[in-house]
Amino acid sequence: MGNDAPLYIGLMSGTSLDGIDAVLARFPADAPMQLLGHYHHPFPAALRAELLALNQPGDNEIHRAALAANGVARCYAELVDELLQATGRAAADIAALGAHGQTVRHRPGEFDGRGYTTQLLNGALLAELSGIATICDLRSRDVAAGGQGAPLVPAFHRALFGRPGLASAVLNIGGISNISLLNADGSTLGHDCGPGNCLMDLWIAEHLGRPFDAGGAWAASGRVLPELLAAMLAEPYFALPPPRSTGRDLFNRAWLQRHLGDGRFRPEDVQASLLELSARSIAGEIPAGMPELLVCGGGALNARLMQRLAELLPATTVMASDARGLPAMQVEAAAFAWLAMRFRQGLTGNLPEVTGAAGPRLLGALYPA
Ligand SMILES: Nc1ncnc2c1ncn2[C@@H]1O[C@H](COP(=O)(O)OP(=O)(O)OP(=O)(O)O)[C@@H](O)[C@H]1O
Ligand SMILES: CC(=O)N[C@H]1[C@@H]2OC[C@@H](O2)[C@@H](O)[C@@H]1O[C@H](C)C(=O)O
Repeated sequence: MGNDAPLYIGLMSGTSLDGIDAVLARFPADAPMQLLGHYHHPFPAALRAELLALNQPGDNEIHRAALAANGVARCYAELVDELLQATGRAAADIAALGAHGQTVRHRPGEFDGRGYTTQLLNGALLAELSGIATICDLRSRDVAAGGQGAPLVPAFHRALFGRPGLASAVLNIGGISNISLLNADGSTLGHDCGPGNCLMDLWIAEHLGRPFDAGGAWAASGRVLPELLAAMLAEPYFALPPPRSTGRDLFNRAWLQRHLGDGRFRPEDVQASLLELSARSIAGEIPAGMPELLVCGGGALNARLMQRLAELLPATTVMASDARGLPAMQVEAAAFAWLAMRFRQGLTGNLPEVTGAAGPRLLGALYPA
């Protein structure tokens, strides 16, 4: 059933900067989503370093950002090519692709009251290289309507995981963590909780030269530092009412340094404290009595973090989204395939009650094939 529904590609490279995920999917009107392929590629080291650098103010930014956006488009196009080859499809078979780009600044509502959010990607170049209609810049319209432009996945989580009359929560733990609350009455809420993996990633890279703390094993070898944890949890962002969203603009090395001061801590104890910060800033956002928490994003593979979430939420069943048929590392890319489908069908993509936008909006800008 639904095998003649149009095919969409979703492309996501998130704030952890671990690389790009691509999925091929279709969304039949009368059947569940079908996932037909998934590919992941890390960014080339030089491009990754430049994208990371562009998260902070620096020299000659316009020129550097334009070239980085070209680089992101080339990487996306290569991944699309591999995905098509692996699944035996041609560009002409694909209705559209939804491409997120790389967030380097996220300042909605600031400065002039509207602010901006910037995802680097040369959409025109991606359309040119892939030969596929490219829908990108998926956050700006929501920001223009007074919203946060993020998180966008709650609408997709509702469509995918929502069950009539049953409440559940869906948690993405990427660089940043964000929660979707699928309420029993059919309403959907959501916001960014705070740092997911981004602080743990930078700390272990600095001390052990590894890109991430596999399974949270290094964190598990340390002891939580109560004063450091309390100071970090006092961050005003955690007390803001929704709508709220954040990014590396706030949770970065400088933020961590402000809390570390000149304290001489064992690095593994800092890592344990950062993991606890992620766990508590998430657990505090789950309403009492929530029966189920489905976890996606790379944090679902952090066994120590998953264990702490389960301990902090004893009344809630905490499990990776794989248990509901969608592998944790594919959910976000699938969301951007879904957003491309929504755009193509002339349907709105945002939830104003999540982002704070003035109303539902068609999200994205189209570069035709
Ligand atoms: N085996 C593992 N153990 C622990 N952590 C892991 C593991 N595998 C991946 N991760 C973490 O997951 C991160 C990648 O997650 P993901 O791809 O969901 O993030 P993202 O999409 O880039 O971020 P965001 O959702 O904020 O945009 C890695 O940087 C790492 O911290
Ligand atoms: C501005 C931006 O890129 N935000 C990301 C980031 O990564 C996680 C969290 O912060 C979330 O708000 C969002 O991504 C997901 C896909 C979203 O929009 O729902």
